[in-house]
Amino acid sequence: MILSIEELSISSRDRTIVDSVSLAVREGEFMALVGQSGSGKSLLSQSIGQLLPSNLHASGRVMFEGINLLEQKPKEMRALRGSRISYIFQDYQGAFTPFRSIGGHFDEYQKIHGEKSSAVRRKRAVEALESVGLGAELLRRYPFQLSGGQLQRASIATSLMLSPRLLIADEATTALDSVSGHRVLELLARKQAETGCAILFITHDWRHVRRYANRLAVMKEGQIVESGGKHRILDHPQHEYTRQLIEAAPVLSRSLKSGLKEAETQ
Ligand SMILES: Nc1ncnc2c1ncn2[C@@H]1O[C@H](COP(=O)(O)OP(=O)(O)OP(=O)(O)O)[C@@H](O)[C@H]1O
Repeated sequence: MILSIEELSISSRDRTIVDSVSLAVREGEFMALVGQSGSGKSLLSQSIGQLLPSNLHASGRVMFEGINLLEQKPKEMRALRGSRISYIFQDYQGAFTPFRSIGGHFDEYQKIHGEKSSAVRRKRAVEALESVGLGAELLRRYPFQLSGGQLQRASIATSLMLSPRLLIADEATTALDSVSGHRVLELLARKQAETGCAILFITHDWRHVRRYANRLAVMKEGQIVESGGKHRILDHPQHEYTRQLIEAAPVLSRSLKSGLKEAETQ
C-alpha cells in the first residue's frame, strides 16, 4: 500500500465536510475517485499534501511510506510535495507565472528541490519536456505562447520530473478539449507504466474510468459509499448511488462493447 487514508475527516468551524473516510491506494495502481460535485473529492486530495484552505482542519491518518502526512511539519511537506508526491490540477495555467519562461519554471522547480548544478537542471528539463512529447525549443517560450494541451503536458512534465511515487490528478483534463484530454490520459498511463507510480485520479468522466482505472472509489456527501475493482463496480454496483451515477453516464449506460468503441475514438 503506497497510501492509506484512515478515518479522515475534514471540517470547517461549523460543519464536517469529509466524514471519516478510509481509502487505500496500492503501489503502481490507477485509482479513480468519482462522485457528485461538492462531495469532498478535491478536499480529500488536498489534505494528502497538506494543501487544505486554512479555514479547514483535517483529522485521522494519511499514511504514506510509513509516515502520517497530517503530522508532518510544513517544511517536511514542501520537500515531499513534488518529489515523492506530485499534483496535477485542472487549473494548470495557475501553475505557471505569466512572465517566467517555461525553462525558468523547470529550473526553479529543481532549485527548490535542491538541484545545484545548472547543467543537470537544463538536461533534466529537456528530458522532461521530451518525455511528454514536447521539444526543447519550448523552454524559451512563455506560458501564453503554448496551447492549453501543451501547457498541461508541460505541467505534467514538471510533476513527473522528480519521479514521484504518488501522482494526484484532480480533474486534470476537464479544461481541455476531448482530444487533448485523451492525449493527456494516454500520457499519464504511459508514464505510470514506465515509472510504476500510483495515480489517484479525480474525474467526472466515466470514459476515463472505464479505460484507465484499476480500481475506483465513489464518494457522496463526504463519505465513500463504495470502492473496489473497476469491473466489479461497473458491472455489479452495490450501492444505489453508484448505480445512479453509472446510469447517468451516457457512454456506460450502453453495452460495454459500444462504450469501449466510443472511448477509443475520442
Ligand atoms: N475553504 C472552504 N471552506 C468551507 N467549505 C469549503 C471550502 N472549500 C470547499 N468547501 C466545501 O466543501 C465541499 C466539498 O468541496 P470539494 O471541492 O472537495 O468537492 P468536489 O467533490 O471536489 O466537487 P467538484 O467535483 O465539483 O470539484 C463543498 O460543499 C464545498 O463548497
